[in-house]
Amino acid sequence: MQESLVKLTNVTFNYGNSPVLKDITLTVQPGEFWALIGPNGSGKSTLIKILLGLLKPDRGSVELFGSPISSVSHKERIGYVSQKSNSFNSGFPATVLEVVRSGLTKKTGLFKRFSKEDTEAAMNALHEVGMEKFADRNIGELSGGQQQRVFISRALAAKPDLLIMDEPTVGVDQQNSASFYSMLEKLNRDNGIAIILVSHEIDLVTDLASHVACLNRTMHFHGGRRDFAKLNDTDLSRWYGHSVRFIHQKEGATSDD
Ligand SMILES: Nc1ncnc2c1ncn2[C@@H]1O[C@H](COP(=O)(O)OP(=O)(O)OP(=O)(O)O)[C@@H](O)[C@H]1O
Repeated sequence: MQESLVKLTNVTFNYGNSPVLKDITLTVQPGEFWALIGPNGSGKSTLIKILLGLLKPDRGSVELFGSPISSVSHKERIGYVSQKSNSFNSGFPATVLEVVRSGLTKKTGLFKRFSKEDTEAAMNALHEVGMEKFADRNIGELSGGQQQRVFISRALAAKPDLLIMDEPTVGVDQQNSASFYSMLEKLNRDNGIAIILVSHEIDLVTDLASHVACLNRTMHFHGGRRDFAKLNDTDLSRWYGHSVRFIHQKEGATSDD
């Protein structure tokens, strides 16, 4: 049987006495593209931190690559890009290539010199996101959207099986965020990399993803995009706690609140 990349079973988490996540169950298989959506404060980032091993659930189990998270040593199999990556000022003293190569330190160790192969892997990763011509530019001279592509390629350089992104397009304009998402779709389709993407751009991401998880402290829906598209706005608005307007572009259906 195929090894699941992620398997959460009845995960419950509280910050002190404040309950945040209750009975979350979710399985991510190789090659799947999950959109993780939910209103502000619904627990999306907390769930990602649990997946990355930064927080430990109070109850339930977390498995990565078929093993309990505590025993997983191949952390390079997960690439992570946070929403705050794109915040370098223009004087930051590192080139794009150096930033991407630094993504290989999980494999090479912090103080090992980079080899020719490392540079090649970094250039290939830049090529994947259409940024190779910026390799020698200073990272701080790039726009927010371009910097975010560089951070994706930094995560890709180590050839992860799973890419986790927490609102990667915050601060990126609408046009650039649409082309950013197309790039993710291509990476998923052509390279087979599984993706978990947290985003508030619900219409865009639920149309791109193969699967959708709708979180608001509990998991209200998780399943394939087509089943998600069949949900009505009343259900979704109830889960969100306020009215929501969903436009399913690929299905060609629109709905208003
Ligand atoms: N370190 C913390 N200590 C205590 N409470 C926290 C902490 N981090 C988050 N919370 C609370 O946990 C809840 C879930 O927060 P979380 O950041 O996971 O939500 P989110 O869905 O990612 O929100 P957003 O969409 O606004 O980024 C919120 O009520 C938040 O205030």
